[in-house]
Amino acid sequence: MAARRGPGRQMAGYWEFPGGKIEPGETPQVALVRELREELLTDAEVGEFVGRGVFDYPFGRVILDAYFCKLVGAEPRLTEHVEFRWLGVDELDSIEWAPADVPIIGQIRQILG
Ligand SMILES: Nc1nc2c([nH]c(=O)n2[C@H]2C[C@H](O)[C@@H](COP(=O)(O)OP(=O)(O)OP(=O)(O)O)O2)c(=O)[nH]1
Repeated sequence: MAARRGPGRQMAGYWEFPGGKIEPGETPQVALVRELREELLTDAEVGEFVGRGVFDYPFGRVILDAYFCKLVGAEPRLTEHVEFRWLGVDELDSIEWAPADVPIIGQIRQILG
């Protein structure tokens, strides 16, 4: 699932994986479930680690850890993003991913392709 960042924020218009920053005391998995509740209004089961992307943006370094997830419960509804798409492996290049995501797209292609 790819989600497009809305206007007027860092990385506006780029596509990314739903998620967000880990808060103090959280594991990555707990943070991800919380962020998906906030951003998609649905619950998720976090699975295997996919990979890490690191990118130095003008505003700082992003270290992006990606996990496979299964969305459970309600259909996703966007609260922050402007659009989402489910993409097959052969469609991963059809959108403009945030730079930190590019290595992770390669990992997904290797694992699922
Ligand atoms: N969630 C997510 N963030 C990504 C991806 N790729 C990428 O470069 N980022 C960047 C965008 C943000 O600068 C940062 C994640 O921050 P965030 O989603 O918790 O918060 P945000 O910047 O939207 O908003 P704020 O809380 O900083 O105001 O990482 C991605 O695939 N998913």
